[in-house]
Amino acid sequence: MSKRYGDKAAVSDLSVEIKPGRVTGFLGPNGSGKSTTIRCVLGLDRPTSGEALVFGRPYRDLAHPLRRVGALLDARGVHPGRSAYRHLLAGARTHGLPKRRVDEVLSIVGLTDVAGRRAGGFSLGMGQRLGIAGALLGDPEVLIFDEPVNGLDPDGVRWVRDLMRSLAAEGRTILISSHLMSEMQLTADHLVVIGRGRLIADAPIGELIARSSVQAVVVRVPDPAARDVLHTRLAGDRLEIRPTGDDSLLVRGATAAHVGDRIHELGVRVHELRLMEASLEQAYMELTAGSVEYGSAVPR
Ligand SMILES: Nc1ncnc2c1ncn2[C@@H]1O[C@H](COP(=O)(O)OP(=O)(O)OP(=O)(O)O)[C@@H](O)[C@H]1O
Repeated sequence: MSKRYGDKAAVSDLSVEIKPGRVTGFLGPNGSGKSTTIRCVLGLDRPTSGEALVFGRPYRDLAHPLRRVGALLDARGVHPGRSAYRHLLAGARTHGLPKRRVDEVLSIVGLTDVAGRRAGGFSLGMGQRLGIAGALLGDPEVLIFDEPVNGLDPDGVRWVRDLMRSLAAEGRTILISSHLMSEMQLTADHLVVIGRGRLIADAPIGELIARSSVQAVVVRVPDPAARDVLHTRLAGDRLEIRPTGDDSLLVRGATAAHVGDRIHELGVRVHELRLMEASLEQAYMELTAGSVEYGSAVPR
């Protein structure tokens, strides 16, 4: 799909399939088109060209949308004077869901004790939990969460992570957008990364991290002469090697197995051989380096 607002292209030729049974992270810099895409999927906006389908059809054509697709977009979209219970009950009634489902979702998100309190008096984290309860109300197969951990304390963040993972394990389709890379690394199985409205990556999280140039094999060789021998041998394999200043070599573009085999071949004494994994944050920064629209002007 593509979506334009006037002459601004918010999303351009984005083609992606979000699969069930896993948590897909939806990432991209500010203004890259994540919310626009999600709004089009939920029928809150229309693509300028192409289509956004759920279960093979536009959201608007679903017979019982809340029972098929649950979404958390903006946790502040709750009437402040209404209690959490009333808010959820209204949603349940509109969609023909039993009252007991309200109690169930309140219990899932841990708001049972405060269900009678005005939602307007809720903390950011409680509001977020209420938003998640609303998304779960219809027990849907597809769940879309925009920044679900926003405002949650570490306990809450962990709870969301466990919830997302267990929902995916039940075979549901989970799409989460977030700017918290460390959390995404722990929660998502698969990532879709966009920049300036275009697809940058659609791959398992491990693959994206492995592609990062930050990833390297570290090998510590105490004897300088042996280190030179190994350096020369690995350089012959067309690998990028950087001595680190202590006793180590940093080898890019090779697996630990490859470096280990060379060590064995040369009979070099080694004190350490390990894979230095890139973080998702490092991999993400590299991926999106050319697509940051609202970057800081101050060089870092
Ligand atoms: N209703 C609108 N009218 C005009 N332009 C819009 C509208 N909605 C979004 N845009 C523009 O489309 C682009 C994509 O915005 P969008 O909100 O989808 O990005 P996002 O990836 O969700 O950003 P963020 O991470 O900041 O939430 C932005 O340049 C934005 O200014």
